[in-house]
Amino acid sequence: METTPRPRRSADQEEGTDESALPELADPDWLHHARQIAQTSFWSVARRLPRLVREAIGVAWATNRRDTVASLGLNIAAGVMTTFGLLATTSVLTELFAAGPTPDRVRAALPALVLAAAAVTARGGLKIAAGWAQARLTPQVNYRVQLRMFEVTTGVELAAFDDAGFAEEMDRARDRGMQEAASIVDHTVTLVTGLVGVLATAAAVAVIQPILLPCLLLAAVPEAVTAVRVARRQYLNLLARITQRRRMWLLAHLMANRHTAAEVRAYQMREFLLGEYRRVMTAETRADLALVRAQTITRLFGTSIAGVAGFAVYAVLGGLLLTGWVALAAAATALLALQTAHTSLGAAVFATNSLYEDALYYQDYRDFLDRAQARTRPPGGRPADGFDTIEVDRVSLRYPDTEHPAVREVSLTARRGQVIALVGENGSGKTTLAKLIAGLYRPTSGVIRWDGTDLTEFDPDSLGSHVAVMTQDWWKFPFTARQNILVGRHDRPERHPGPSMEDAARAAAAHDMVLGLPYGYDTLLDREFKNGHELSGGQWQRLVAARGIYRAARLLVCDEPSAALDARAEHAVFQHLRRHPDRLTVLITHRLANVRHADQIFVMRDGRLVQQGDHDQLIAQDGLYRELFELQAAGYLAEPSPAPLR
Ligand SMILES: Nc1ncnc2c1ncn2[C@@H]1O[C@H](COP(=O)(O)OP(=O)(O)OP(=O)(O)O)[C@@H](O)[C@H]1O
Repeated sequence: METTPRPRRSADQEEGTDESALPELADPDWLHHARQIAQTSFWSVARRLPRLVREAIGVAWATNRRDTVASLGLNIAAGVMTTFGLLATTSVLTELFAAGPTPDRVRAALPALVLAAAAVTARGGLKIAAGWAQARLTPQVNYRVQLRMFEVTTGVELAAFDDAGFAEEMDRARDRGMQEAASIVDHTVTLVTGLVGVLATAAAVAVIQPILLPCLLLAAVPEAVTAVRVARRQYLNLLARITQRRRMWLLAHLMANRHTAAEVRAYQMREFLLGEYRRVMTAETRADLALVRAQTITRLFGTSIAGVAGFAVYAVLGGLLLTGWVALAAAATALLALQTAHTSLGAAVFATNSLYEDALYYQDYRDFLDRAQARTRPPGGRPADGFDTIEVDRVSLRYPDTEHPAVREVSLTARRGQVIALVGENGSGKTTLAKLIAGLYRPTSGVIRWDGTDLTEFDPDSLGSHVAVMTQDWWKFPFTARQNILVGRHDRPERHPGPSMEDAARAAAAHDMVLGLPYGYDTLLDREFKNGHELSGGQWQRLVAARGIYRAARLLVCDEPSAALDARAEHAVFQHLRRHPDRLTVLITHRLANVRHADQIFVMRDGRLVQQGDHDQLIAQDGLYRELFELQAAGYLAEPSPAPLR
């Protein structure tokens, strides 16, 4: 954390007010639409329902038509059974309430009773089958949506990741949008189920006695409104406190984490972190208690209104009974219907709220896919078949949202069989130029050609298969040591030229190191996993070098391949990186002793190529290369360092 704690705290702060010693948190991506949702009324949400439902059914349909039809169709069939069940129940009650001896009345009610029981059983069976189909949809939708997401993110051009907007959209789609596809399908089915339940009940009531229909509405509407209010209140409360909660999670993560444990102790941060946690926790606990109280009051209020509405319905029913408008059996069925309608309406209201929220986030996912598609180079073009000469012709590259180009008007030529070196101070554009040469970025202006053909004319996959890049900022892949090397070319055919996995490891001084691990090449290199093992920075770099060597590509880009290596490992790696007739090696390093034998050295400053030649030629000139070389060489001499030339 960059911010230092304030030296003194007021009593208020200790008590837990909103003021904080840590900087304010930005809204997280997954909360992106929260304020919009909070400001949208239930009725405007309801108006957008048809479009949302169409969208969700489209997703389900594209995933599995049979399960989509089953989950909706079986629910509708269950609704029909609800209507039958209520009608049969009325017949049963009509017979039971009729005049005459009890055994006769029971006998007369039996057929309707059997029908009612059959309808209830069928309804139960249909509901279970519909639930099964609905539950089947969730994992299938997740599978489809997630796979699509990662097909897109792994295919998108590298430059897209430098665009802050793109990266933010990707995080939002991955962390929230992608998860919502299954939710919108699930909530839509729940919504349809709820509405079918309400309609089925209303249909039965209309057949029994249409005048009871307004009673049904009268009883259900206050409950529905209260349900919406309770849900909204809960949501707004959560929203108001989300920043505090996130701060708590962040602090909790800092205090119970393997990666931060050493620094927390070394800087004695314990009291500072605990103090912050206590302060936030106090405020959070108070807010929780206030919420519980407010929720109870809302529920009390809601239940009272619902109770009054229920009482009104009973009064109306009583009146209708007394005046002879409604028979006793019909009134009794209406009470049953009220119960069913209440449950269905509650489910429908809840699903509507959730569907709206989920759909907004799901739209993020859809937007991201469109945007990513536009930044994916389609397959096709000329197959690349290696090169004899690579020509960089007045090439520039400016990263998005930056003022100056990282590489400016650079021209150079390199040949197969050579080792060329890019040198220069930090930020001079070496890595950017190497990535351009490797085809990972497309120049903003200028052209790069392989044997006269513009790189953009080649099929991207085919071009990539001739390139290996040992990046400066390599990732610790949580695989075994073996996999960490083999992913260099995971699909390498039998006849592909190149060293075996073990030979590649030997060339990178990694073989003996790996054999010393608890499970040798099968050691998992991530402590997050059981039996996982941690490597040192230099040990990792040996594996990274082995991976690049195993890839055996025509163009090998090595960006600081030895920064973390000890002298022996560095020597081994550079032995391998010497000239090879089938390969062009592009070497970037600040240890200039390692570039002395390069065929050509290109010196960069502020994105421009300022010198080029071999070591002897460059040392003979009074330029940047000689200055940097002599500064470094002085470090190995017993004499004090000479003053810089500039
Ligand atoms: N992804 C990026 N987005 C925006 N700017 C970038 C990006 N990568 C590099 N830059 C900028 O481009 C310039 C050149 O960076 P580059 O990494 O090519 O330099 P370098 O010579 O390899 O540096 P070093 O010796 O420190 O590795 C720097 O000013 C850097 O801040």
